[in-house]
Amino acid sequence: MSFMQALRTRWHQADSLVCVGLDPEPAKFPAQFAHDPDAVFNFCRAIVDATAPYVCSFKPQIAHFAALGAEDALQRLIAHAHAAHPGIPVILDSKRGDIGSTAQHYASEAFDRYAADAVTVNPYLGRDSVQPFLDRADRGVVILCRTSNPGAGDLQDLAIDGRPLYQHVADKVAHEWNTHGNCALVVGATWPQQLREVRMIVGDVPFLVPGVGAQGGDVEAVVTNAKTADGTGLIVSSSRAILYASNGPDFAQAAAAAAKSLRDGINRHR
Ligand SMILES: O=c1ccn([C@@H]2O[C@H](COP(=O)(O)O)[C@@H](O)[C@H]2O)c(=O)[nH]1
Repeated sequence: MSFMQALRTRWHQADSLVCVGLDPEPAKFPAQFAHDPDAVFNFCRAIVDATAPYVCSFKPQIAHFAALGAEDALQRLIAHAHAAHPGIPVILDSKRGDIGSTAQHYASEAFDRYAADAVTVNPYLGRDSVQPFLDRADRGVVILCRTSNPGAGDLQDLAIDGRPLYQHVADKVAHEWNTHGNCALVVGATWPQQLREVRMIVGDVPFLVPGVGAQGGDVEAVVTNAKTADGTGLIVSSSRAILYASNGPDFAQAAAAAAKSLRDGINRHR
């Protein structure tokens, strides 16, 4: 099943638009992992298993693994998610972008090495840099559009032909690059007005929406501004607020409760 089919199926079957972000930070792990040589994998696996009933996807962030030399844990974690929770797509957040000949290797890294169902990509180098990802029609290509961070507007808001750059990205992705129907866009939860503007431009193209939880984005504003007509279209991602809801022995249950609470909060406004 393609990423887009799996996502749509999961939205409906789990009645959830929640994505749990997997951003391991060992200093925040509960004490029980202090002497565990495989702590990154074991912590993340417990989170995946506890939160699976409440999510439409998982989103491991590659830097959190690579900085620890834990690429092997990332590979095993994605394999575990697929085996234990079939039908829940995994989005590798790696924000890759390079010339085409190198981008081919980044696409292979995400889809062949890690077996991710989708990957985040930086569009700054232009279409040929994204093409190796777009060509994998069964996998999702989640392209940065208007990011959630405070400095997002420094470049993304620069006006070109009377429109901010992020609107050009949205337009190009939706109307030129999405020939296989496998594109999605990153639009931060911290920018409700931009969420609405991008939705107006791109129709039903899905949004990956980071920025609720630790970054303070407003769930109601996200849903009302960015949902599609059928009340879906969103992958609302939260990492720290779920992963570190408790640092006690109940960490997995606390994460599950936080994921369920986010799901229910979103669904109240769909
Ligand atoms: O615009 C963006 C794009 C990606 N991210 C990533 O999402 C998570 C957010 O973590 P929280 O703990 O929920 O704040 C993190 O992995 C970022 O790299 C983003 O925040 N904004």
